Amino acid sequence: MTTVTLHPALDSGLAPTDPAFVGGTLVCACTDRPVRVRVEGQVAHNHACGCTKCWKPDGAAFSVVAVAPIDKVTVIENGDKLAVVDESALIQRHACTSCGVHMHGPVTRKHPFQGLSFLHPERFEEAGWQQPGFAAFVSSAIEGGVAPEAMTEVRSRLRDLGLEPYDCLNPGLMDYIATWTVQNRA
Ligand SMILES: N[C@@H](CCC(=O)N[C@@H](CS)C(=O)NCC(=O)O)C(=O)O
Ligand SMILES: [Zn+2]
Ligand SMILES: [Zn+2]
Repeated sequence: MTTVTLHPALDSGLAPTDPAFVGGTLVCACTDRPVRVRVEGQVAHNHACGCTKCWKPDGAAFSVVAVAPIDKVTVIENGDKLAVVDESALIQRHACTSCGVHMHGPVTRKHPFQGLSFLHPERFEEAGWQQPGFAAFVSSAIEGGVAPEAMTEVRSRLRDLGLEPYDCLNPGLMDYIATWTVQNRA
């Protein structure tokens, strides 16, 4: 049986969070004119995501994705290379048209996540970003190509890393979304 590659930032253990991390620069994979995005402050809600929409490195079954307030995220170099992957999606994922890395994904629509931008902290040049705390949309990894028979092992490895697997989001975020929904009923 072949072992599923979860993600390079997961497979060999999680790098520690640096409490002194004050932000950094996300860089795409291009050697020529890389896109650079400045993020002020630490990211939040970092997690592994098994969905098919989030950008993953080649061969990885999961993405690593976190959020920061939109106003803390600025494209500082080569933003002309960015294009939105799917204009109809909630998360406006801005991908580098040369290398494919998603560089930021603001949510501007009325939604519990409005005002947040989705980022892939592994693209930070600096170490110390918040380590992932859970795994989301785990069953969706099957849609991304993971064999259904491998899922027991995948969930067990995620748990071994301290990343409780959920098939949507974790209880804290699901409660937050439901609370927002009650408060925003017409
Ligand atoms: N099963 C679907 C799930 C997609 C999904 O709902 N992704 C979540 C986690 S990133 C989401 O919030 N998507 C919003 C969006 O793509 O804008 C897939 O894998 O494509
Ligand atoms: Zn690029
Ligand atoms: Zn996702």
